[in-house]
Amino acid sequence: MNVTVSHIRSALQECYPPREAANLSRIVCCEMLGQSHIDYYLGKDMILSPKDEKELESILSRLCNFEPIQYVQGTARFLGRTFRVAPGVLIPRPETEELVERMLEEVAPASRILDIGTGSGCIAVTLSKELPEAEVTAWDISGEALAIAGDNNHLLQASVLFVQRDVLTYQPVEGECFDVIVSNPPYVTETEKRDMEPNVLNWEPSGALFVPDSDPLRFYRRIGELGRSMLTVGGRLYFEINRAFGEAVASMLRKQGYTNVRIRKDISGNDRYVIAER
Ligand SMILES: C[S@@+](CC[C@H](N)C(=O)[O-])C[C@H]1O[C@@H](n2cnc3c(N)ncnc32)[C@H](O)[C@@H]1O
Repeated sequence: MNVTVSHIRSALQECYPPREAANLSRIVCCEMLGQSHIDYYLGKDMILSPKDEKELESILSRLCNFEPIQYVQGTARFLGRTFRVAPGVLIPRPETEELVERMLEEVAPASRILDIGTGSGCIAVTLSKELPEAEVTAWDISGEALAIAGDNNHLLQASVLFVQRDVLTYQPVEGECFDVIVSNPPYVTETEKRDMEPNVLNWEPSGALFVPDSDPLRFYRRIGELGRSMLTVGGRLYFEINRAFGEAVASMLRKQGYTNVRIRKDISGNDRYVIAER
């Protein structure tokens, strides 16, 4: 069957604004169906086998159901590497890439690092690859996330140790010690849910995203407490945060006894990271 780029684009325009439809149709044609960029921009027909035709139908129907393109592709890019993703795991975000870039400038190469709420493993696996002398451990409560993170660890030949653990109830054992704890925990409040796009709300795991309005800092507080016993003196916490709670997280950490507490902005100018020292 012959399929034109404009057929794909107009199918997507029924569900997305023109710019997004154009972007998605380029990904579908060039990255998923193998059309060359030149042929795509010339608007050339593709000749699809019956199998590819079925595949295209399924891709378009999933996209028109607002499934994120990364789930449809099964992959997401993070700091130059391709990570496996699936609906049980959060799609890595550019803000988190910025956090890891910052860590790579500041963290000593042979550090013992703990990533709490690892999801796809994007933070832990990147740190393990970029700091090969580091010992990287990663926790998540979700078995589904850990299975995908484990696949990424294997596919990208990293050496992260993954452990299924609920950070909210975990009691550390004596001698459990890290130089750095990093976390991008759930931080979207229930109220903020209302403003979220359907591709996030209906597809990404709610356990990776939401915290109750009554206790939006619950993960930061618990990780701060754990850090007081699990971090070496001078060890650091690196948090990605909800932009509304920079001051609240920083002042909570100061009360917990942390020093040199800094709020840092992301590339869009929002308070997005809090860094602190034990
Ligand atoms: C915002 S996602 C971050 C995923 C990944 N680190 C990233 O930056 O893309 C938060 C992660 O925390 C995990 N999580 C939620 N509650 C948890 C808990 N009580 N203990 C450990 N992990 C938890 C979720 O399963 C999810 O993978």
